[in-house]
Amino acid sequence: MTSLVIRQKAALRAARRWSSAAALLEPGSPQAVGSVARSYCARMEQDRGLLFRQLFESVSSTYTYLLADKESKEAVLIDPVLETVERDVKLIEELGLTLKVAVNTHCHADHITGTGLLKKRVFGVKSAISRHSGAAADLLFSEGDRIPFGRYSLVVRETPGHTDGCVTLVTSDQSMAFTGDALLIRGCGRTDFQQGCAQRLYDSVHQKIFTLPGHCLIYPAHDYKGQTVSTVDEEKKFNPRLTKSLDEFVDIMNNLNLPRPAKIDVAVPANLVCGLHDV
Ligand SMILES: N[C@@H](CCC(=O)N[C@@H](CSS)C(=O)NCC(=O)O)C(=O)O
Repeated sequence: MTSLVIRQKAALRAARRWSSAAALLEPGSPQAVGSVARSYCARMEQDRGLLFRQLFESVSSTYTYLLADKESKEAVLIDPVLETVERDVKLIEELGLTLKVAVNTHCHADHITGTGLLKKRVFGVKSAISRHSGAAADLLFSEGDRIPFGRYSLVVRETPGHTDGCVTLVTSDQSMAFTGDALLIRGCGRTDFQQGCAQRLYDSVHQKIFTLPGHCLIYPAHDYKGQTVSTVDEEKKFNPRLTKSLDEFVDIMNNLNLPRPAKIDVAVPANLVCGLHDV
């Protein structure tokens, strides 16, 4: 009898914890920001109504991200690649989604964006990029702007340094951050071409990404080693470049000696008219 009462009390406590966490995570709820239940809120959000897919293009090692509101079916696509547009369109159609916006986290130098072809393939889709990128698009955003899709939205944080127009897109509950080439898993974007500036990148990551909650999931635009996801806490502890002092970071970045991206001369001009170039 006593053990039954103990079990009932434990179940009641668990139910209370669950319902208060769930209440904090209501889509659009202001309390979602600062929630104590953040360590599993990304997974819970997905169970409760956020559809999320991480897609990979193997030639440029680029990740494209599809996010959608399962209820309204409105979707956004982050960093689509020209060569994988048909894959993305097929998935969007199969899932019955309405693609509202195709966003670039910056003007890419290594591949041609898929936004131009997507605008031709999917009726009504708008291209979007930072107004500091120098690129043309239907929507030009800046710090603090929101990209809504159904009950959800992505909030723009400007994170220049790899290029002037680099942004990190953060879900409104701050459980997921799409960092483009600003922060890669255990790395970061190079700073030796376009408007690259190591000091600016260091400040961007420390001020705009490392200030997010520790368990915020980091989803970069590229990975060259098969890594798929990290967290703010992990990168603050283990990123071999960004855990260093500013001077050490600048020295590392000035001595990467990476080869030029093979497609840079074609990709940058095409991406500067993102969403409009002939493909
Ligand atoms: N080999 C690739 C280009 C690889 C590269 O330079 N990646 C960029 C992001 S795409 S511009 C980068 O910043 N890398 C950082 C690093 O530390 O690797 C090609 O030819 O396209």
